Amino acid sequence: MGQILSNLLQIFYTKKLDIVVIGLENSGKTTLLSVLAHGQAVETVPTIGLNVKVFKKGKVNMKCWDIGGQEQYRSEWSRYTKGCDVVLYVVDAAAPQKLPTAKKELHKLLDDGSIGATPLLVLANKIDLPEHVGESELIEKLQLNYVLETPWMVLPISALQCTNMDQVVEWLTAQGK
Ligand SMILES: Nc1nc2c(ncn2[C@@H]2O[C@H](COP(=O)(O)OP(=O)(O)OP(=O)(O)O)[C@@H](O)[C@H]2O)c(=O)[nH]1
Ligand SMILES: [Mg+2]
Repeated sequence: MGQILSNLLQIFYTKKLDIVVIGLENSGKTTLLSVLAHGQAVETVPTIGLNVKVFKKGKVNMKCWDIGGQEQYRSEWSRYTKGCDVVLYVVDAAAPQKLPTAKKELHKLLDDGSIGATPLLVLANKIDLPEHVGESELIEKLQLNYVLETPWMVLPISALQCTNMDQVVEWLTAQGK
């Protein structure tokens, strides 16, 4: 009886979160999810199409769609952002030459309503590399200050070095419902 009650309580108190992870190729999406799910980075290959990863943090079951960032997959991003609970937009903060494209692709989704009021966490990845852009420069380069409908936040991270992963998890678990 105790076990049944405990199982019921578990079901009752477990929340779930559908997470879509997008961003240009090589920005570190698959690495990030490997760290979140398994606690360590693994060697990756460019994602073909998409991968789904499921893991639990605290009381929240997280289902993550890790979508390829190469050009041929970007038109698929909006199909997934439309139905999810949160969007993670991963940017290679150590590749400033890619920021105009990262901005263009993000604003396409913001402008056509594919993200809408869904919470958006912009992850400035690869801050372990010496030449990375800072948070305020990234906000300016991605023109986030003009984004009003979508609640957004920027978090500098290094997926490879597991830097600020606890803050990513904290933000995600706070969004669980
Ligand atoms: N220095 C550094 N390298 C990183 C970091 N995160 C990922 N990388 C490296 O960046 C490369 C690309 O990482 P992936 O996770 O495969 O990138 P992705 O965004 O999934 O790429 P696509 O699947 O092609 O869209 C790999 O060599 C990773 O080891 C980081 O925080 N710092
Ligand atoms: Mg990938």
